[in-house]
Amino acid sequence: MADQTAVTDTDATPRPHSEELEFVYNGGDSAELARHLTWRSLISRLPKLVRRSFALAWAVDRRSTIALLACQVISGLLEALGLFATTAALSALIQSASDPAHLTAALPSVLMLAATAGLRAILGIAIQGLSNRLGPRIAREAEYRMLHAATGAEMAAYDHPGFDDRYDKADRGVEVSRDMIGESQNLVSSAATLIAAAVVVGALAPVLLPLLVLTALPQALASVAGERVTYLATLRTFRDRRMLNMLRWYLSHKDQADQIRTDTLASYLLDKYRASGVRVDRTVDEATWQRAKISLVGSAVSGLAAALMWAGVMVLLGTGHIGAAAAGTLVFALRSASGGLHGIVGYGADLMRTGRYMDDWESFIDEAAGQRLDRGALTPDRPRQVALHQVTYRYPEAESDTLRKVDFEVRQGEIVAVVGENGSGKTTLMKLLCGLNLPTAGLVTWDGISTRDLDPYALWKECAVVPQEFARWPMTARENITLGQPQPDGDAAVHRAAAASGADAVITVLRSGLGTLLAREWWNGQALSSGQWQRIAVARAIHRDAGLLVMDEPTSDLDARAEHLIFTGLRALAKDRAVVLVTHNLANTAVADRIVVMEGGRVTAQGTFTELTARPGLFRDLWLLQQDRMTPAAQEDAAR
Ligand SMILES: Nc1ncnc2c1ncn2[C@@H]1O[C@H](COP(=O)(O)OP(=O)(O)OP(=O)(O)O)[C@@H](O)[C@H]1O
Repeated sequence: MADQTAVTDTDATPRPHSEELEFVYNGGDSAELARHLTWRSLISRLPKLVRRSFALAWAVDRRSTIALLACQVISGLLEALGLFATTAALSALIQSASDPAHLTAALPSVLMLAATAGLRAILGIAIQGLSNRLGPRIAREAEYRMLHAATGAEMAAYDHPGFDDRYDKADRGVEVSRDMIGESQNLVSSAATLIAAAVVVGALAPVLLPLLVLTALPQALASVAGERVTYLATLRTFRDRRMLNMLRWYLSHKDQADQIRTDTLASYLLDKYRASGVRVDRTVDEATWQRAKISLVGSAVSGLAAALMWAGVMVLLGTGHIGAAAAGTLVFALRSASGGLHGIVGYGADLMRTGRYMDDWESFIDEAAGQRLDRGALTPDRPRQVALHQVTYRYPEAESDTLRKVDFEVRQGEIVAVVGENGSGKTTLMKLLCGLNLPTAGLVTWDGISTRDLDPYALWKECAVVPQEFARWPMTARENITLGQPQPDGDAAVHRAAAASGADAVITVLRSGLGTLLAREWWNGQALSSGQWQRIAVARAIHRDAGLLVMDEPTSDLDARAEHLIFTGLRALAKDRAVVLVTHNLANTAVADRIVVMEGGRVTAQGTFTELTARPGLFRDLWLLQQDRMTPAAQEDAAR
C-alpha cells in the first residue's frame, strides 16, 4: 500500500551504517524564525514589507510607482468624500419624507456620490493595470539580482552546505515577488478605506471606534496563528518536497532515462516518490485542519464583536444621540471600515507570507554578497609562470585537507601532466591554478602575483579550461566554440581550433555547419555523441587562445584517432602557452615535459616519462598495471 511505502532499502540484510537517502536541511534556522512569527513582530514588519515592495517597484519603474501611489491616495480621499456625501444625501432624503422640497437639496450630494464612485472605479482600473505592469518587472528584477549574486560569488560558496537550500528558497522568493506589489497595494487601499471610514465614524459616533477594532482583532490574531501553523508545516515537509523535486528530475530527465529502463529502477524510485508525497499530504492535512479550527474561533469571536457594534448603533439611535441620517451613514461607514479592517488582516497575512519568502531571497543575496569575489584589481599578462607554493586546500566544512603543502610550477612553453589515483586532488589543483578557488594556506601565483591580488575576470580571460564535466550549451556549434567571444579573424580561428581538436570532422557532417543548433531536447537542434561533444569542448579551449591551458581528462570519451590528434598537437599549442594536463591514460603523459604524481593531496614524485617508468613508485606501478592485459588465450595458459 502506498501509505506504507518506506523510503528505505528493501535489502533483507540490515546494514547498520547504510545512510538513508535524505536531504539535510541547511537553509538556516527557520524553526527559530517560526518561533518569532508573533502578532507583534508581524505588525511591526508590515510597514517594512510595504516599503520593500515599493522600493523594488521604484527600482524597476519609477513613473508607474509614482502613478500607483498617487492613484491610491486620490482613491482614499474620494472614498472619504463619498462617505460624507452619503451623510448629506441621506439627511436630505429623510427630511424629504416630511417636506418634498428637501429632495432637490439632496441632488448635489447624490451627484457627488455618483462622481466619486465613478472616479474610484476608473482609478481602480488604473491601479490594477499599474500593478499588473509592475508585478512581472519586479519578479524579473528580483531574479536578476539573485542570479547576479550567484554568479558573482566565490566558487567556494557552492561548496558550503546550505548554499543550494538557500538558493531554492530564494528562488521561491523570486516566484512570489510579483505578488508583492499587488498585496502591498491592496493593503494600502484597505488602510485608506479604513482611515476614510474611521474619520466619518469618529465624526458621528467616536464611541463605536473601539468596537470596530474589536470586530477585526480576533480574526487578525487567528490569521497570524494560522500563518504560523502553515509555515511550520512547510518546514516539516521541506525534506520530502526536495526529495520530490529531485526524484521528478531523475525520473523524467533524458540523462538517466536509459538506466532507469535497463536497471528496471522505475518502480523503486516511484515508490520513493509516492512515500514522500504521502508524508507531505499528511502534514499539510494536519495543518489545514488546525488552521480551520483557529479560523473558526477567530470568526466566532469577531461575529460577537460585530453584533455588539451594531447593537451600539441601535442604542445610540434609540437614545437620540444620533439622528436617522447619521445612523444610515454610520451603517455605510461601519461596513466600509470593517471591509477595510478585514482587507488589512487578509492582505496583511498574504504580504507576510510573501515577505517571508522575500526574506529568504534577501538573505541569499546577502549571503552570496558575503562571499562575493572580493579580490585584488591587478591585471595579469599572458602568464610566463603559474605556481603553487606550499598550498593547502580544504573544502568548506570538510573534515580534512584535500591538498597538503603542495609545490607546483608550470611555465610558458611547457607541458606538465598531473597523474594520481582517484580522489588524490588533481581536479582541486586545477581549480586553484586557474583561480577558481583560493588556497586555504600558501600561495598560488601568476608571474609571482598571488591570485588573491589579481582581478579574477582578467585572470580568467587568460585561462582556457577543459573540465571533466564540460558544459553542452544549447547554442550553435560556432557559439559553443567561441562562447560569444570570437577572435579577430572570426570563423577562420574557429576552424583552426576545430582542426586541432578533431571537431572539424563533426562540423562537416552537421546540417548547417557551424550554424547548427546543438540543442536537440529544447529546440530541435542536432544531437552529438559524447565524444563529438568532447571534441567541441577541446576546440573551445584551444580557440580561447589563453596563456594557461588546463585540460582535465580531455580525451576520456575520444576514439584513438581523435586522442592521437590532440596529444600530438599539444606541443604546437604549448609554444606560447603553459599547458597542464590531467589524465589517467599514462601513455599520453609521454608528451609532457614533466609529470607530477599526486597521492593523498601531496606531490610525491616528479620527472619525465622515462625517469618515472624506470623508478619504483606509484607512477611505475600504475603504468605496469595499464600494460597488464592478457588475451583470452594467455588467460587460459595462466589458468593451466
Ligand atoms: N566540492 C567538494 N566538497 C568537498 N570535498 C570535495 C569536493 N570536491 C572534491 N572533494 C574531495 O576532494 C578530494 C579530491 O577530489 P578531486 O576531484 O580533486 O580528485 P581527483 O584526483 O581529481 O579525482 P579523479 O581522478 O577521480 O577525478 C576527494 O576526496 C573529494 O572527496
